[in-house]
Parts: sequence; structure tokens; C-alpha cells
Amino acid sequence: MQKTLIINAGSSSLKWQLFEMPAETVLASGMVERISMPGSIFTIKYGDHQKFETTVDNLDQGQAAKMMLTELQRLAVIQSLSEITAVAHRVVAGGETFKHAVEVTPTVLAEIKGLSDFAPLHNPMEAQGIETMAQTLPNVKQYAVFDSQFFTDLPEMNAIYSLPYELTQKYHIRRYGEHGISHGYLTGRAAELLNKPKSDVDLVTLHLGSGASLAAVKNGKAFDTSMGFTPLTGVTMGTRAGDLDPAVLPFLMKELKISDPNEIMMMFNNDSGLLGVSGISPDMREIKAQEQTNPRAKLAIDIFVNRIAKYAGSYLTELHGADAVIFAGGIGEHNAELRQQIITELQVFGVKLDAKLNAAGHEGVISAADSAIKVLLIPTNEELAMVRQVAALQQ
Ligand SMILES: Nc1ncnc2c1ncn2[C@@H]1O[C@H](COP(=O)(O)OP(=O)(O)O)[C@@H](O)[C@H]1O
Ligand SMILES: CC(=O)OP(=O)(O)O
Ligand SMILES: [Mg+2]
Repeated sequence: MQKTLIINAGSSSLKWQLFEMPAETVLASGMVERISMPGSIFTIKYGDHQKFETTVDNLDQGQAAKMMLTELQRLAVIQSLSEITAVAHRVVAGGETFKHAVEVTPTVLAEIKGLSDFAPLHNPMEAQGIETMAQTLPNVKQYAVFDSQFFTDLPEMNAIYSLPYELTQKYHIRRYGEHGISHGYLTGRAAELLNKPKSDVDLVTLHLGSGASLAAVKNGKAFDTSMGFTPLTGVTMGTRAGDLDPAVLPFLMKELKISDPNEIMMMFNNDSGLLGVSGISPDMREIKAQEQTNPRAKLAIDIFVNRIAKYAGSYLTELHGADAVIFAGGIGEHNAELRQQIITELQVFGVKLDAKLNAAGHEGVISAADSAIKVLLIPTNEELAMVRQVAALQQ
């Protein structure tokens, strides 16, 4: 019996599940939300027990991981850390190097760090997570599962930018795409729920979390996605600007008298998006609470909804229609009002929600019976998708 610990470190959260394999039994699962923010929320569910929740200020990824290991032992889910037989980490950017999950070796770890240009907020933090776990569990095999993998075979038309072709080829400048573990899981689960073979489904998948991205899926495979060379682009996110004219960069360098472009890039990555527009928080819950009273909260939400609807509309166009639009991610799964706001903007496609099904928020169809395209709510399960990739590698 194997106990595999899956670690999914995101920009605002640490999610994890401890699986007994090969049965895929979840021994315990949990998350820390609001990483490095006031009021980080630590939750753990184990066995048949109710979830245990506590709030601690400003937990960072390392502290969150240590708290998880301590709680697993305190709650007697495991007697000792030596019971854990494998640990797998979500790694956002695999670049051209990693097209499949791999066991982590010192070379692999160095390469993950070396790919930080492709995910500056994520790869360094994930590499640190691997190092921390390797120190805490020195005899345990560690694996890396890549978020970019699902988009490896994007059609060239959607993969490359309209730059000089020689540069594109020489420097591998392309749309790498992210959240692929989630978009891939959603594709498989949607095919099951729609009762169709995966190779037959055309979908627009909306992963709306702290980082947010959309994918167009054609015949079960990635056809397009909103994230690009890095996870900065696409729709407006918690702290990331999303699509931006590159000319803003030299302009701000000149106006702010800043000579290092990375300083401005930090601003695009960390101080922009919902936080930058609203001036309130990157957390959609806090912005939603002020939507009626604070014009900048309303503006941030209007931009968020508009950008998502624009991408979803363009994907429905390039797919020539779809079997379903899928909502997932922290925002997509938990906020019925935002789902309604986004679908309202897509009414030209004849897509309509069923108010009761949408409000209930369970996995499955949430569209009205006469909707031209089905809408599904699917709680994403990146950890399950990851443990399956690791199990396939261990065969
Ligand atoms: N009920 C809710 N309404 C609106 N937003 C929510 C709700 N619950 C969670 N969220 C948002 O979900 C986001 C986190 O999503 P998640 O997918 O867990 O993020 P990530 O994996 O990118 O760290 C946070 O910005 C939080 O505000
Ligand atoms: C790729 C990405 O943006 O991930 P997250 O949403 O977890 O920050
Ligand atoms: Mg996430």
C-alpha cells in the first residue's frame, strides 16, 4: 500500500491530498487559503471527520506545508512521516523541457528553477517546496507534475505569437499555457458527465481562481488558452494584470524613472488585477462584498466579467460552438452570482443558466433546459489528476 502526498502550491493557496494508492482513497485533504495574507485559513478533512478549520495570519507556503505535516500526525491520520511513500508537486512551467511528469532528481530540480522565466511567481516557490519536502522526508521519492503539459500540442496557429518567425523558433517563444492539470481534469470529467467519449468533446473550460485562465478544448485536446509565455497574460486575475500592451513597460520605466524592467514586471504580477483596480484585495470575496458600495470594487468585477466573457466568446467562435462551458476554480466553483454575470454576457450564444441549479452549486449541469450550450459546474481536482500521473509513472 502506497501513501502518496500531493502538493498543489498556488499563488494564493496550498492545496494537498494524501492518497492511499492504488485505490485512490483520500486519507486526508486540506488547504490553506489566503497564503501570505492576513487571516490565512487552514482547513483539513480526514476520514469521516468534519473538517477542522483555523485561522492564522500570514502563513507562507513553507509554514503551511509544515502545519499540514504536523496536523496529519496530531490527528493520527499517520503515526509517523515515514508512512508517506511518495510526494508529488504541481510545477507550473515545464517549458520545452518537461512534457510529462517526472521523478525529481537534482538535475530536474535545477531545470525547474531554470524555467523560472516562464513562471516567475510559481517555479521558484515550487522548487523551494520540493527542497523543503526533500529535507523533511529525505528517503521519499519526489515527483513533479507540470501544468503546461496539457498545452504541449496546441495548434501552431494558437501556440505562437506574430513575431518574426526565426525568433519564435530560435528562442521557443510561444504560448505555454498553465492550469493544464485542471483543464485536463475538467475535460475528462466533463466527458463523463456529458456521457460522451473524451475524443468527441468540444469545451470552453473556465478555471477561475486567484490565477485564472480559460481553455478551448477540441476533440478532448487543448486548442487554445488564455495564459501565454507566462501566467501573467489572459484575463484579469487576483494580482495579475492579464493582457496588456507591451508598450506600457518602457513607458512606465521612463515615467517612474525605473531602470530595471523586472521591477515593473513585479507590479504587473503582484500589484495589478483585482487588487490593483479595486485597491481593496486580491480576494474576490472581499471585492464582491463592496460591489454595491464602492465604485472601484464594481469596476474590478466589471473588468473581470468582461475579460472572461470576451475570451469565452472568442473560443466559442473558433470552436464553431461547443458541447459545454465549464466553471471551476475557487471563484468559478463558489460564486453563483459571478457565474450568472459571466453567462449573461454570453447570451448572444443562446446560453442560459437555471437559477436554482446555479444557486445550488453542485457538480453537474447548471444550465437551463433550453440553453443552446450546456453549462457545467465541476469542482476541479488537480490532486487526483496528479496522483494518477504519478501512478502511471511508477508502473
Ligand atoms: N464564495 C466565493 N466567492 C468569490 N470568490 C471566492 C469564493 N470562495 C473563494 N473565492 C476566491 O477563490 C480564489 C482562490 O481560488 P483558488 O482556485 O483556490 O486559487 P489558487 O489555486 O489560484 O490559489 C480567491 O481569490 C478567493 O477570493
Ligand atoms: C498558473 C497559475 O496562475 O496558478 P495559480 O492560479 O495557482 O496561481
Ligand atoms: Mg490553483
